[in-house]
Amino acid sequence: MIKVEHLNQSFGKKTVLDNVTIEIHKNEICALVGRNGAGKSTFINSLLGLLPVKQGAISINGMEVTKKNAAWKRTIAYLPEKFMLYPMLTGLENMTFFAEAVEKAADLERIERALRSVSLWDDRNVQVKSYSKGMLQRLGLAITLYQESSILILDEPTSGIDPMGRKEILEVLKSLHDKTILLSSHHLDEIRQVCTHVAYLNEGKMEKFTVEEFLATHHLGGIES
Ligand SMILES: Nc1ncnc2c1ncn2[C@@H]1O[C@H](COP(=O)(O)OP(=O)(O)OP(=O)(O)O)[C@@H](O)[C@H]1O
Repeated sequence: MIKVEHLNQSFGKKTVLDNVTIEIHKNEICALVGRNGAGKSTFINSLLGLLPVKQGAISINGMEVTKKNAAWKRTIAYLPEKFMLYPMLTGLENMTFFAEAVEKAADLERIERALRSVSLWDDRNVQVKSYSKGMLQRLGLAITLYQESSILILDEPTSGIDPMGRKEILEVLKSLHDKTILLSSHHLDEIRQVCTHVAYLNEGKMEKFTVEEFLATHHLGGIES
């Protein structure tokens, strides 16, 4: 579970997050929505411990996000909007490389599980330079899933991907169980298809809705239908 209480973040005189309080629970897929510049990255960076929390508190699975205590880091995985893969390496080699960056030895069973979950097992021995954008994104997702963290933070996971590729990613997200997922999105159709909730950020304030509640209101800033 993600729990944020009275979080304030500002840059100079500009308040970006103003007394934000929200909880995101297990088995929820919560879309993080707001106009460009609303503070979505600031919120995500706060959750990941990349921006120090000076006012307010964040806890991840009951563990406070602080620099001193790093145990919470093992329970949260993050897929940035843009990430680097090695084009000359195969999908499997890329996965192994990233697995070995976090652990001494890559766990081949977990690699297989992650690649199968994104339907890339059959393409594991293909060089990544021949992957489509959708396949690249699914490989990024597999690298994120490898850690088997209970909390996933996904930054615009379908950005720049064609409708078919997007559908495949959404299918992967729908197939995940017992996770707490926060994904930033500008697409109303994908929010409708996979999300249970919406965290709407507007002028520093954050409100949480069920998707149905959100669709019934006029809070459509930062959204494409
Ligand atoms: N390091 C920083 N220094 C100063 N201002 C910043 C910094 N990071 C973000 N900001 C400002 O904070 C506000 C929120 O930025 P943020 O990147 O969190 O928004 P966002 O919702 O993620 O935007 P986008 O949808 O364009 O990615 C913006 O006005 C931005 O210019």
